[in-house]
Amino acid sequence: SVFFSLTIYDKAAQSLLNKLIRSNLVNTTNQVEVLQRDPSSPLYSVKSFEELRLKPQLLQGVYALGFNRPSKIQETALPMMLAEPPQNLIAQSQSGTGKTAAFVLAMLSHVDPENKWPQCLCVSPTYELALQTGKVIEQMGKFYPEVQLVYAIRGNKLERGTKLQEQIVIGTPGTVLDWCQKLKFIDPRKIKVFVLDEADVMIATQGHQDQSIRIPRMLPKTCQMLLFSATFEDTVWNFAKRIVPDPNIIKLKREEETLDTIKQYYVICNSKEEKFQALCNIYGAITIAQAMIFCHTRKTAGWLAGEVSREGHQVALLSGEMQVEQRAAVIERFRDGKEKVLVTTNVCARGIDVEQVSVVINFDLPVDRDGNPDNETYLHRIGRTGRFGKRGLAINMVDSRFSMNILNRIQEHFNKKIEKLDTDDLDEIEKIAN
Ligand SMILES: Nc1ncnc2c1ncn2[C@@H]1O[C@H](COP(=O)(O)OP(=O)(O)OP(=O)(O)O)[C@@H](O)[C@H]1O
Repeated sequence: SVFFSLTIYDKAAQSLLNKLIRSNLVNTTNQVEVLQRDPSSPLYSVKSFEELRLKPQLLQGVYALGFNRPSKIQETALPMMLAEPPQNLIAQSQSGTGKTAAFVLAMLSHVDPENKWPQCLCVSPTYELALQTGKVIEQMGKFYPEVQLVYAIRGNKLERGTKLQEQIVIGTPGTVLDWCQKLKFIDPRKIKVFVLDEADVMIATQGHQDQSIRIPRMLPKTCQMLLFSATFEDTVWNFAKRIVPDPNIIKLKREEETLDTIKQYYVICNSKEEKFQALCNIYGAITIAQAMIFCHTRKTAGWLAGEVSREGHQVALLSGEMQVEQRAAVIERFRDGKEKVLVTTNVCARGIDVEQVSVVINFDLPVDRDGNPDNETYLHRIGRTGRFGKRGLAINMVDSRFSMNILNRIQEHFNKKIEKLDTDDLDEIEKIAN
């Protein structure tokens, strides 16, 4: 249905965007939670890639990528995945914590380059995400050219009767299923490692979910099953258990965001023009390194970006009709400081992290579809994790009784006072910067 395809598009696009704009590993101080299938077996964790006894060609690939040491999740996930006999794993951690790199290394370690047939199968929810993972395989396997990769994605048409020689197959569930079952390009009984990536995105469409469950049924009992997800609701968990028998489980909690280090203000205005004027007054009074401004609609965002630009500020606009790559390019430029103001809509920026922003302006307050305060979005927009606990400033524009009511409810929800700010009083604005 339209609803589901929108959901998957949204989630998959978000995930791809985060991958494209990420220049660093997301670090977290949270401990990994490990649930072992056999609690009596010792739990290994490694602090260096050498300890893993990787093939020299792979270690070279790892270092060429600039990885010095395993990430938090890799410390425990890699020894489990590389153990003999191989163990099954369900792993959950937020995007950017090193899951892809981990399972790519596991796949590359388990293939026998002498054998010219598919041995590892990896499924991703979309064409673009499959290509992205493929790139990581190619980079990490750069010094291991005997191992070859093929994409099982729509558009990649092979002749009937083809028997694939590549050791690794990466693709989307529908095509992978066809290649195993109908077209028989792959002999599923010879697969040693099966990876299901982005399980939470995958289950957003029923079709994908069904296909993803049918693939593992064709694989041998001895095949290593690995499943990854950025989030872990019950639906993901139930799906994961149907795919991965006797799993080890690794979870890495996301760091909690708080409003503790944020100064919050609101400004009363009567129209969008007045809100824009208030914004100009704030810019006139304090130095703002970089700001993100959130609007409710694309139309307002477009209008505001035009006005801000006329004031002589370099402004970036992130809008819903843009292609994912275009959006990534905008965020990348902003992240690199090429623009100082980013105007965006709520929907567009959901789930995207730009850490260095010190000022957030809610040109419109976040509300959900029913017109209730969207507290979660509010927190995510302006909140900070303990570790990035730099002080921040949030300014909310109120332009009606309705939005005043939303503001009051947000205030009550977090039990944190939002102070009133008079933007006609320069001295008062200057004070908030200190
Ligand atoms: N051990 C490491 N040391 C340094 N950088 C790493 C390490 N592992 C991964 N990275 C880099 O960190 C970024 C995130 O890693 P990766 O894509 O594997 O995370 P992920 O959890 O799979 O996130 P996503 O779900 O968004 O893909 C990538 O740019 C990757 O190259």
